[in-house]
Amino acid sequence: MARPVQVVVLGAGSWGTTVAGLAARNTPTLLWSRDPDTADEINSEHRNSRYLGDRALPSDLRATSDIAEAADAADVLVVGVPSHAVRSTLSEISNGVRAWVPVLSLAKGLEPGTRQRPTEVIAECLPGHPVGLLAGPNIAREIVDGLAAASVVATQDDRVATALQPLFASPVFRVYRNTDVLGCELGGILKNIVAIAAGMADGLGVGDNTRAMVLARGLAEMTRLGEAMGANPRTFAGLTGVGDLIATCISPASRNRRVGEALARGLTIEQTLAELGQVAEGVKTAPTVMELARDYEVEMPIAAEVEAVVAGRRTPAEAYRGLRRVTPGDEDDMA
Ligand SMILES: NC(=O)C1=CN([C@@H]2O[C@H](COP(=O)(O)OP(=O)(O)OC[C@H]3O[C@@H](n4cnc5c(N)ncnc54)[C@H](O)[C@@H]3O)[C@@H](O)[C@H]2O)C=CC1
Ligand SMILES: O=C(CO)COP(=O)(O)O
Repeated sequence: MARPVQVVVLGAGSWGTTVAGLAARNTPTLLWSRDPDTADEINSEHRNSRYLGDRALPSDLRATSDIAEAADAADVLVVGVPSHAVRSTLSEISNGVRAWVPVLSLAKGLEPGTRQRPTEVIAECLPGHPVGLLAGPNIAREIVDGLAAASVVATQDDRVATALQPLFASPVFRVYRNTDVLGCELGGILKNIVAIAAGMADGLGVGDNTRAMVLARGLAEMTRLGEAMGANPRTFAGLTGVGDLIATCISPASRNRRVGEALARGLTIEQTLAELGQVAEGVKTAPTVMELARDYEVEMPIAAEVEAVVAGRRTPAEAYRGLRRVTPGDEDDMA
């Protein structure tokens, strides 16, 4: 009888731990944590209190702080560290992953400096491996709590996604497939910036109409940049685009949205990130996205205001006044 597929997840933050928990219900799963105490807690108490409080994890989910052991065990590798840490993490194991092992990214940010998407960084660090991503409207805590959700495995070769789908799926976690890796990845990356704008709006006490405007025009910006970079614009109407945008902009648990709210309360970006204690990818991604917007000659007024606030050049109130100065054009002008 064939041995079951061994999934290995790198990164035991809220999302890496959650995805490892999903996989562990289907197949043997090993979670790598750089913090040995977190690995011990997952093995002995079946929880990750730093990131997921008292929520129970599957008792057969195993954790290790030995990254070489994790790499060696992988039939499928899932990269769950934040975007800025993907390269350094994979550089520790570049010779330790067996050939052809598929690699899935969970990260929703761009690498500072190179402007590369996580799947591009992975392809450089682990050449020859099929690379894709798992993304969608997936607030980690809700999924650990067993609330229904859906996600997308995106790989260029649909056969790879078809093989990976059942490893993560459950009756309450629907996993779709998509071959537009660029569009799916950009959706998850770009919505974080709009979520900071949505959080600022809530912190400033704007009305629901303004909130809706930020989401709708934010989606137009995401789609414009995505299409200019070569993505299928229809992808932005799906789970990884508008789906993830809605979840992140409305959920009180979203870290990016919480960053916006804290900035609107008058905190500096340093105070905000210290208070948060977790990653909010939109903060580092905003300046990189504005570089891309300039290169591709795409207008992104909401992202521009968010970048200015995060960089300390404008207050949230000034940013919202700035948005009112943008002359409205043709609403359908996505390209
Ligand atoms: N939390 C969520 O609901 C979701 C998060 N994501 C994405 O998943 C990625 C990871 O996010 P979370 O797990 O939420 O972050 P987190 O802040 O909860 O945890 C980050 C994890 O990465 C580790 N880490 C940080 N810097 C590192 C480094 N330099 N080297 C090695 N490990 C390092 C931390 O120790 C921690 O285990 C992000 O790109 C995020 O946008 C995607 C979907 C949902
Ligand atoms: O990507 C997410 C939900 O799909 C999580 O968003 P935050 O990183 O803002 O918490």
